[in-house]
Amino acid sequence: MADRPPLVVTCGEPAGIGPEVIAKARLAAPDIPFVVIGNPDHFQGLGCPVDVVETPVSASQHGLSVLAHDIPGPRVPGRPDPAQAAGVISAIARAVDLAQTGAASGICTAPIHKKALKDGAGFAYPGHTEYLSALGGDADVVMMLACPDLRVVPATIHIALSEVPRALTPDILETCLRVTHAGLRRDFGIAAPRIAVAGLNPHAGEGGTMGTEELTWITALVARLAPELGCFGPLPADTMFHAGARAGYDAAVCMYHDQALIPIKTIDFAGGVNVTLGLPFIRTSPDHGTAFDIAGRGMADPTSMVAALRMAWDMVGRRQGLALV
Ligand SMILES: NC(=O)c1ccc[n+]([C@@H]2O[C@H](COP(=O)([O-])OP(=O)(O)OC[C@H]3O[C@@H](n4cnc5c(N)ncnc54)[C@H](O)[C@@H]3O)[C@@H](O)[C@H]2O)c1
Ligand SMILES: N[C@H](C(=O)O)[C@H](O)COP(=O)(O)O
Repeated sequence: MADRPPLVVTCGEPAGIGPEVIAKARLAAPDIPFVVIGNPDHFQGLGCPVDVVETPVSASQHGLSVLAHDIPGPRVPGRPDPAQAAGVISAIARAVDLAQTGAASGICTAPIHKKALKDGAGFAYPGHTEYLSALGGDADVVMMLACPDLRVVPATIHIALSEVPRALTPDILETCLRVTHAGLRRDFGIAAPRIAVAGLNPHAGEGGTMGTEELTWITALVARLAPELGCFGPLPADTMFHAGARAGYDAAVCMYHDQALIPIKTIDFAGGVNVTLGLPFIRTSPDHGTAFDIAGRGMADPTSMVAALRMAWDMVGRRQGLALV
C-alpha cells in the first residue's frame, strides 16, 4: 500500500477498558499504523512504551504514540471523572479534523460512556454515531456491526423501544438501505449486495394479525427498492440469523438496536466491529463498551479493537485502490 497517514485512535472513556485494549492492540498488530489522542499519562503502565508525538506521521508502530490532549486528572479504572468528559468529547472532534484534513487516514474510536459524557459535559448526542454524523456535515450514516459471519445495520439506533414504531419511517428505512448498499459496495467490495430486511413485528406481522407496518408500507418499500438495492423481506427476525439463513445475504437491515445487535454480539462478541457507513471519513470502533466491571484488572480482550483497527486500515487500502483505478 502506498504511504498513507496512520489511523487516529481516540482514547474514549479513560476509566474504561479503552486504554488497556489500545495498548494491547498496539502490541498485537504492529503492522497497523496509528496514533492515539489522549492524556499520555493514562497509557502508562499498560505494558507498552509510550511516546508523545506532535503529528500523526511521527507515530511509531512499536510503542504507543500519543497526541497529547487535555483530559485532566488521573485515570481511575471504573470511576469516570466528570472533569474529563469535555476532553473525551473534544478528542473525537480533533480526530475528525485530522481525518478530514488528510493528516490521518481514518478514525478508530475507543469506547465512551454515554451517560458520563452527558453528566460531565452535557454531551448532546446519544453516541459516537450521531456526533460523528454532525461533525461530518450531518451526513446520512448507518451504524453497521460486522464480524466474519454477519453484518447487521439497525435502522433506528439509540432511542427507547417505545419510540421505534414512530421513528421508523419509510424515509428512514430507504436511507438506511441506500447507505448500507453503497457501503457494502465501496468498503466491502461486494458488487451486487444482498440485503435481508427484518420485519418490525413478531413473525413479520403474521399477515397483519401481530402488527400492520409490514402490510401498510414495509413490504412495498422493500419490493420497490429490490431491483436497485438487492433487498428482500421483510423476514421474521427470529429465523433470519441462523447459519443457513445468513448464507443468503451480505447484510441484515433490522428495525431497532437490539434486534440487530443481539445476534451479532451472540455470534462473535470478541470479533465484532462497529463501522459507521456514510461518513466523509473512515470510522470504526470495537463492538464493546467501557466495561467498568473489569477496567484496570488486565482482563480486557483486545480482539475487537484489533479487528476495528484492521477493518479501518483495510478500508483505507480498498479506497486507495479504488482511487487509483
Ligand atoms: N463503541 C462504544 O463507544 C460503545 C459500545 C458499546 C457500549 N458503549 C457504552 O459503554 C457503557 C457500558 O456498556 P455495557 O455495559 O452495555 O457494555 P460493555 O460492552 O461495556 O460490557 C458488557 C459486558 O461485556 C464485558 N466486556 C466488554 N468488553 C470486553 C472486553 N473487551 N473484554 C472482556 N470483557 C468485555 C464487560 O465486562 C461486561 O461484563 C455504556 O455507556 C454504553 O453506552 C460504548
Ligand atoms: N450501539 C453500539 C453498541 O451497543 O455496540 C454502541 O453504543 C456504539 O455506539 P456509538 O459508536 O454510536 O457510540
